[in-house]
Amino acid sequence: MATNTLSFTKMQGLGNDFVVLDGINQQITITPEWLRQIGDRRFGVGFDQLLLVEKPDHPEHDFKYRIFNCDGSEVEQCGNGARCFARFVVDKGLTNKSRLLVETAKGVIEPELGADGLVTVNMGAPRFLPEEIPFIASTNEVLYELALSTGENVTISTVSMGNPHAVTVVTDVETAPVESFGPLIEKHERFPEKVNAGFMQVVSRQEINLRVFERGAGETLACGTGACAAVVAGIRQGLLASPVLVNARGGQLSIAWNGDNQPVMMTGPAVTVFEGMLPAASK
Ligand SMILES: N[C@H](CCC[C@H](N)C(=O)O)C(=O)O
Repeated sequence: MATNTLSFTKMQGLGNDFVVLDGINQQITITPEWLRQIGDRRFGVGFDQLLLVEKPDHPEHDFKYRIFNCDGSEVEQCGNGARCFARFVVDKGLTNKSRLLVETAKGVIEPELGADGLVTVNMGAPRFLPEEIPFIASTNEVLYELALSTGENVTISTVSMGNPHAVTVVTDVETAPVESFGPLIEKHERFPEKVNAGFMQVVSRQEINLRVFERGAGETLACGTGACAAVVAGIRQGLLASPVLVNARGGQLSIAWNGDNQPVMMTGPAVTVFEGMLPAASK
């Protein structure tokens, strides 16, 4: 194999799709331009995020997990990707464990492969302080009013799952202003690192419909950390009770959270679609 090509695996979790690369047995150079080229739906392979497997920094952990959006940005966390990451390292024989300790840019997550083919991930505890999101606010609230450049206001809850989320409650996700308000919230000046914008419809105390306009990727068919953030926001507002079934456009996730500093547990599928080769970034 020419050294200027890389083997990759295409995977998806509820239609949120990924290019997964073994960065332990391959020497991989990542640049924003290369990410955008490979991530392009027409000129490249196409992905919402690229997931990179690396050796951990600390020997008590199993892997390091790096995540890149298709716009070329590196980010702290990806929930659907975490399930696919776990499936990948097991299927590739990079581990003989089924429960893993995986380092991310913001803490250690614990995916576990179930006998039923689903993957459950301890996503860690949510964070709410404005400086932890980060979100510019003078006080720490459950709800904030966000003034959009169009003159409209949206009421949001802010949650960090390692990556930032702004969740707004809507009456019907199908008619929610995802395309119009999504980009305005994503790039709002009160979010210095931008934000993932979630639109949540409460079906019952234990079921929601959810659409997410993702930071650096636009609307995806599902967002794992977005589902975690929406359920946490709904429980904090007294609208939901754990566990919650989350209906994304691409399928269903189960999210559990017992409040306070407890971890958020996410369960859902992880599917391998195909294997391939792609051009390595020029040094
Ligand atoms: N767009 C997100 C990263 C991917 C999250 C999503 N795909 C998930 O499953 O959590 C961000 O910039 O924070």
